[in-house]
Amino acid sequence: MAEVYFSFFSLLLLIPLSILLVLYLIVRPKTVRVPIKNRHVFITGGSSGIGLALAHLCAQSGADVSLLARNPARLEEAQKSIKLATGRDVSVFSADVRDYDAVKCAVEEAGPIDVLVCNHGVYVPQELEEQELEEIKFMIDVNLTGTFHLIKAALPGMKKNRAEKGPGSIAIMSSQAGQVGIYGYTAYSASKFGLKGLAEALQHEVIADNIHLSLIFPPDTETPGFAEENKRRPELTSIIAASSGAMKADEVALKSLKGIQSGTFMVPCNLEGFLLAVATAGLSPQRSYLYAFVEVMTAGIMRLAGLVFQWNWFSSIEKWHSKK
Ligand SMILES: NC(=O)C1=CN([C@@H]2O[C@H](COP(=O)(O)OP(=O)(O)OC[C@H]3O[C@@H](n4cnc5c(N)ncnc54)[C@H](OP(=O)(O)O)[C@@H]3O)[C@@H](O)[C@H]2O)C=CC1
Ligand SMILES: CCCCCCCCCCCCCCCC(=O)[C@@H](N)CO
Repeated sequence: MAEVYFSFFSLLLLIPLSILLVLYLIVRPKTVRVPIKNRHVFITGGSSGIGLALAHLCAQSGADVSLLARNPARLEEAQKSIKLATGRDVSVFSADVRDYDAVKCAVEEAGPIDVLVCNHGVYVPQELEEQELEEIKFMIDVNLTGTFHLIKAALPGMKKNRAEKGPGSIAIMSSQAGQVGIYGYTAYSASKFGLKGLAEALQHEVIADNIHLSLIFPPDTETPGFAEENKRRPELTSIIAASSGAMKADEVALKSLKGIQSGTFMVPCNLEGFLLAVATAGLSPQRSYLYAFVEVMTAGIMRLAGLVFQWNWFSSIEKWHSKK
């Protein structure tokens, strides 16, 4: 009898242990450290919110920082605040990411980039039926096509002498609305989901060049852009987004920097974000065999948790309609 118990429990242990061992051997790409100190970090949307907070952190860590955004006055203000806080000079470039020639010009002037952070983004929530086509295209053009422009322009310089310079990074600011579709975000979610396809495919293409992708997924974050968004956000959008709480721009910037430095592909920012990342892991690359282990072992239960969230969201939608 005792022997039966023994073999039962050792089998119970053996299965996860062998899964762990297999994952240890097979997860790709391999882990990497992306240094920040004395390296050229180029941040779009670096004049406000999350991008500005990240620019401060990178400058503090000894990086040569370049910022790109449209409004020159806000860029200058960012430049001054970073100089004041860290003593470091930051280069600024005024360009619209929708204008490929302007982006190319700025990127060439800035010089070869080690860490490219595509953080620029616009979000105007509204039901698809109400929203003007122009606004829908605006979000796709800035968030998705703008990111293509940036990467196309920066990649040749990033690849040059990469072997001597060590690992490089392309980080893309998505959103939790880029992991799950949410009421009021049809265009925004589409633009952010698009970035995931871009990042997964691009990681295959640039791994041999020692360039590493990070996709960052913040929840609602207190920024000037978010304050604007709140003026016209549909009530249901706020109700559903509240499932993940809100963060400060500094906190999101810190998570982003850590994710970039550790070459993490999917970078969550809070606990709900971690659960979302596990639930939506799908066929995304995973460098950490430990996280891979969590993904494999909890896949079923995470699907159940996801369905519970959907049940809750559809109940809110139903309640909201019956109240009207
Ligand atoms: N705040 C939030 O709740 C969340 C934000 N995110 C994402 O994080 C990123 C940053 O958001 P946040 O800090 O809130 O944004 P802000 O609105 O505070 O800042 C946006 C930045 O992007 C720049 N930008 C906007 N449009 C363009 C353009 N066409 N060309 C060049 N630069 C542009 C802005 O400068 P200028 O206007 O001068 O061009 C500004 O520097 C976005 O991608 C957003 O989608 C993700 C999840 C949550
Ligand atoms: C199975 C586990 C599930 C875990 C919980 C899921 C919670 C999802 C909430 C999504 C919130 C999306 C906010 C988008 C913020 C944003 O991007 C705007 N502020 C505009 O930028």
